[in-house]
Amino acid sequence: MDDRIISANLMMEDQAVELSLRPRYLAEYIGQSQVKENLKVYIEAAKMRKEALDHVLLYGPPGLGKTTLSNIIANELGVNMRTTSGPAIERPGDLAALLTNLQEGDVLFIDEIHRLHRTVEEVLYPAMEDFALDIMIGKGPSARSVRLDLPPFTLVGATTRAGLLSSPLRDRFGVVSRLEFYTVDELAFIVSRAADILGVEMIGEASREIAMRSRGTPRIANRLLKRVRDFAQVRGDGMITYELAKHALELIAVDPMGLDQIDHKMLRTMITNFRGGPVGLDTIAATIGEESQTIEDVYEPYLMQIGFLQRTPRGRMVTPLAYKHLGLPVPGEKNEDEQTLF
Ligand SMILES: Nc1ncnc2c1ncn2[C@@H]1O[C@H](COP(=O)(O)OP(=O)(O)OP(=O)(O)O)[C@@H](O)[C@H]1O
Repeated sequence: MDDRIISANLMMEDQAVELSLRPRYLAEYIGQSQVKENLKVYIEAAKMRKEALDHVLLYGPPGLGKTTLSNIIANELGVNMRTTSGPAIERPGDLAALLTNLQEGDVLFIDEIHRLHRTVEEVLYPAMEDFALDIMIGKGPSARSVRLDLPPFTLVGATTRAGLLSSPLRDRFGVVSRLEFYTVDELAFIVSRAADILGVEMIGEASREIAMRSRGTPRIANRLLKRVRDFAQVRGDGMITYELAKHALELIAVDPMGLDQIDHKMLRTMITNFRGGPVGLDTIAATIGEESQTIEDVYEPYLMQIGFLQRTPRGRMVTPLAYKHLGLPVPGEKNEDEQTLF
């Protein structure tokens, strides 16, 4: 089970708090300015024309706010949102049931849309394009297809793997937006806002200290805040100061760049066993005992974003920046002492 404190995946303990921390309107949604600006225009235009908003595909690493944004889209449009996920829709009939229950203009949110079954996906094509369902009645030579009209709706699809979407499905989304990792400033803002909502007093640079270690991901920022709050209540007077935050985060073993022991293990294994790479993803996964897909979807994007890992056609490579962060000598680079000798 994925129980790392820095995991961007949703955990049971996050759920109740996430609901209260979730921004409800675009104005409260921090960061992702380009995506936000565009959506604002499209939503406004759809409302002016009294039409359903075009289908939206949101992609990017987990925990960046895809579900939140989908909720916001529904709120801004003033419609209801139904939520499901790719693997949860097992048969075409399941999707048909969902679609026929929608009201005009509603948002249907499908998380992990890249995991839709092929047969289900085929039902989705006419639904997205013509707001229609083609239902087969009977079997064999007497089988015939009946077309059922659906109310116009907006499909919001979310995925961590846009590349795995079939092109007929991808082409049916009018709006395709990529969510980016958040900056430290944006995360510090998110942490302060969350602290306000949770009624926790936080002073000085504490929010920044948490933000720095949150891997560009609001879900992790909120989780770290909750853990630091525990320390503040048990070891202090409830107030989160910079010193308390720093101390708590050190005890939680998340380093100043947001790396935990498994990131360290992965980078160090690549350095000691494979001279820093290139090394194949499956080999890394087997050596550290994680699934290749988890490494590829969840952990690697951040390590690449901060320039610690590079993807090459022959495999992954550890960069000089990562060597320096781990306090190891960079291969082929003279260290400071050597340089002063000559
Ligand atoms: N832009 C934002 N501003 C403020 N808080 C945010 C923002 N984005 C996300 N959050 C917070 O982070 C939490 C996680 O976001 P969300 O569940 O939408 O992520 P996600 O990208 O859908 O992840 P997943 O794909 O794993 O479901 C939310 O509960 C919310 O509190």
